[in-house]
Amino acid sequence: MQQIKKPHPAMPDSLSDFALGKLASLEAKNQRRTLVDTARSMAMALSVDGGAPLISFTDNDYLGLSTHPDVIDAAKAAADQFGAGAGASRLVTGNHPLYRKLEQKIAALKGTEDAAVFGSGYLANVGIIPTLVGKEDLIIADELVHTCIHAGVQLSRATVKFFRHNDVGHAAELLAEHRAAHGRCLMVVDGVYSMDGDIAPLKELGLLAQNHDAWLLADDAHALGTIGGGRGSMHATGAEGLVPLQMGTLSKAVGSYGGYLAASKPVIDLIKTRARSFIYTTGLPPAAVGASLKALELIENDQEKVARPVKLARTFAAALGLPAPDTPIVPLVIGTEADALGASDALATEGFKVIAFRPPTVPEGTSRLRFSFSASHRDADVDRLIAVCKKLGLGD
Ligand SMILES: Cc1ncc(COP(=O)(O)O)c(C=O)c1O
Repeated sequence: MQQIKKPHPAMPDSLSDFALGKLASLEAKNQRRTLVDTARSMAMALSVDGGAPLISFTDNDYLGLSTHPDVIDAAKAAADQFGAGAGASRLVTGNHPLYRKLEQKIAALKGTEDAAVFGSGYLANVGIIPTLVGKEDLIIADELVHTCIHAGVQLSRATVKFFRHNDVGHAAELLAEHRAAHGRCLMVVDGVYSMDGDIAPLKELGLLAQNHDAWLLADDAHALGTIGGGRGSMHATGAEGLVPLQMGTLSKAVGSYGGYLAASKPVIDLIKTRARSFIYTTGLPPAAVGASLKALELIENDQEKVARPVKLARTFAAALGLPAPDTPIVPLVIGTEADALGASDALATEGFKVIAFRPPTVPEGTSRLRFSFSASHRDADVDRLIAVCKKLGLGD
């Protein structure tokens, strides 16, 4: 019989000591994060750690499609037909036939020649950016772009200059100063900023980019399915033809999982040939692709549903004296981490889940509640949220 080896004798554990020290310093700043079990069900109700159901005003399921029966059925049918997993990278044997249909649907919705579907939005950005620019090139980016854009920028090794949030004049100054010294140039923004809920001025930025032979990439993670009749930020801002790179995710309004780039055919062909996070990773499970396909069909065909999240966000903001939002996201900046956590806890006591976002997700001193609205919220849910916020002294 084989002898079972004893575990190694205890060693000085500098690794765990490092982790403990780091966690303690984050804890002291109220910046430690913890995972809780969250069981989501229909109509934005969720249970945290098995507790009483809360109404969620915090997730990105803007249309409630993650629990839509037709979307769930489509996921089941895809799994039945093609299996639970893709089995390999798309360039090996993981490219099940639903991918092609999904890419065609995304390209049609976005008004582009073609599209590439990635494993996630994060993977899309870390793949697209280094494929298009390198060491000799320039990236001009909004200072508030999502963290996965920062990761893509770093991987590209291009020179990067950040402009003040949504400040087209500052972007122009940076281009005037730096563009000539570099080969290719990428301008990168979020179509909708997830922590502030505002929209990038894509028309102005697109024209500026064109004048400097720069390529504009808009991350539409929070824009697909929510603005521009569901087609995203380029259509919402009248910037058709000015955004050659429309990137986004299938995990928010689409209610499934995956990321995409919609662009011209040559660009998509290049991405599929060169983007490392497209090539060297397993394809999405067929269920996720099947669910996305069905969800996009629902988005195309139900404009009332698409318009509802912004409508509810506006009702809420007006009642609390907050600026009128153009997206389903309403930020309420509180200030310190502790105060934001306290406000989030107070809302939970009243039956609402609204996460407190803290640094480094948002800038220091701007910890906030981020309210996100979904087509699945009932009018009565929003009315009660308004009443509770007023009672707690939030807003106004
Ligand atoms: C603006 C933005 N871009 C990209 C992502 C990443 O997308 P995914 O969740 O599909 O990785 C997110 C959120 O997760 C996001 O908010």
